[in-house]
Amino acid sequence: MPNNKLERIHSDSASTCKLCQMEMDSIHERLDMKMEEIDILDTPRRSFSVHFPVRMDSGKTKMFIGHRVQYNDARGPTKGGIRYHPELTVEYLQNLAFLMAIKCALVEIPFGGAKGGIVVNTKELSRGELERVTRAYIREMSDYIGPFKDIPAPDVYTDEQVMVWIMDEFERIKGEHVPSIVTGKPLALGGSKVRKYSTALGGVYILEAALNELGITGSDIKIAVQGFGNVGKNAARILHEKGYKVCAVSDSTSGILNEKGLDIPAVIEHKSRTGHLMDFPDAKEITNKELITSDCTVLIPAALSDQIDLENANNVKAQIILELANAPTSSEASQILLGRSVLVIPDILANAGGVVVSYFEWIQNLNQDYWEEEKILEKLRKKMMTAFETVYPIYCEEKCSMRRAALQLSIERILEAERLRGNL
Ligand SMILES: NC(=O)C1=CN([C@@H]2O[C@H](COP(=O)(O)OP(=O)(O)OC[C@H]3O[C@@H](n4cnc5c(N)ncnc54)[C@H](O)[C@@H]3O)[C@@H](O)[C@H]2O)C=CC1
Ligand SMILES: O=C(O)CCC(=O)C(=O)O
Repeated sequence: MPNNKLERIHSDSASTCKLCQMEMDSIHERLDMKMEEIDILDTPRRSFSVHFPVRMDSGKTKMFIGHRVQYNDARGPTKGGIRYHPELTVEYLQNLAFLMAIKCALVEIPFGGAKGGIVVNTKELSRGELERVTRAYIREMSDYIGPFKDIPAPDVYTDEQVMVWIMDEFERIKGEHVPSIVTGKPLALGGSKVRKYSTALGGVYILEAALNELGITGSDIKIAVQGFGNVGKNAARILHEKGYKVCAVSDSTSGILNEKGLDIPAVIEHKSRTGHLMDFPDAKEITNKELITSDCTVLIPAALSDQIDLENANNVKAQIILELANAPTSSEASQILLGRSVLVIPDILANAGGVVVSYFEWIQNLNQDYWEEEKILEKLRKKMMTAFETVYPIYCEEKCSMRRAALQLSIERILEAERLRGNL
């Protein structure tokens, strides 16, 4: 193992978020972190993969691979989404699980970080196959998850129905009702009001605070949203309802643009009727790449990682990037954007509204006491604004990226928990 701090950080054995490597390097120096502190943050506590057979509709059996990474649990049980994607790897999930630990610390909820999923293209599965794959994965995982161990939630290509299958399979195995095993459930089965749109709404609270700080006002604010799933669609809807001009949106196949602003309810209706954004009347078709560099005030990546990179960072026209996706901006692109004074509101702050309301759902399940929408909205706003108001002054005073300011704050909190436990 290399003995120099930076060498160690850049070596293959270091797993701490390669997604924000440059910020991490500067935090190690800024906090004058000891090697043992770097090591504890660099190391996922548990990372595992399971292989399991599933009977397909054809009658043939197919093997699937599922993963789960429980990155750090110093502050509480690990928490994080389940993603179904054909290119999922343990290494990548380690990065996302690290971000979950950081995110939970940032908004001060008593969880560590996890992330998991199955290597699968859901578009190639029937509904029955999707259910059998999910249930088989949970059978393999049931000893390692639990309301006080590790609590899954939705992520890319998983939804409320998948969460119900996770809960139901876990309850069958345990022989009792355990709604707090998973969050993001439908209301009828212990879900929380607001959770469906909480990631988007939390991001909108933060965006409005940032617009206010930067003195950007008026009806000319143009917004582009990449991704039209749970997060992107709700962000576009909420912003449209608030009177902002949402000029461009996209999904995995294509995008649409109207510089005067899209009629978002009509776009939502079109997408749910046709299954795509293409052929929406009164809009020009654009690619996902064109959306990133389109003429807008606020760019909202709400799909996958690494959409803003070395190639396009110099051509981004937005003044603010609100990262509702996890890790949509590469580390190198973040530096370019910082140099160009584009405000990047990092994922760990911008999209934390999802896990905040997941935390509220978990509390409601444990207490069997369900809250009204107003109470949840108020508590969500408070959590998001407290985080923004703590991060923003550090960002201004230290003239660093907002990501570095947020990471620094969370790392101090995680290390304090490790210290109190006697691990440091
Ligand atoms: N669901 C949640 O509560 C949270 C989600 N996130 C993050 O938000 C992002 C989106 O998640 P969800 O909306 O839940 O997923 P989703 O599965 O509901 O939607 C994903 C969307 O991305 C689009 N997409 C897929 N590949 C794409 C590509 N190559 N280019 C452009 N668009 C593409 C899909 O067409 C779909 O519209 C992910 O990065 C996720 O990790 C973060 C925090 C919480
Ligand atoms: O709601 C949760 O528990 C986790 C959501 C998630 O996976 C994320 O914030 O990236």
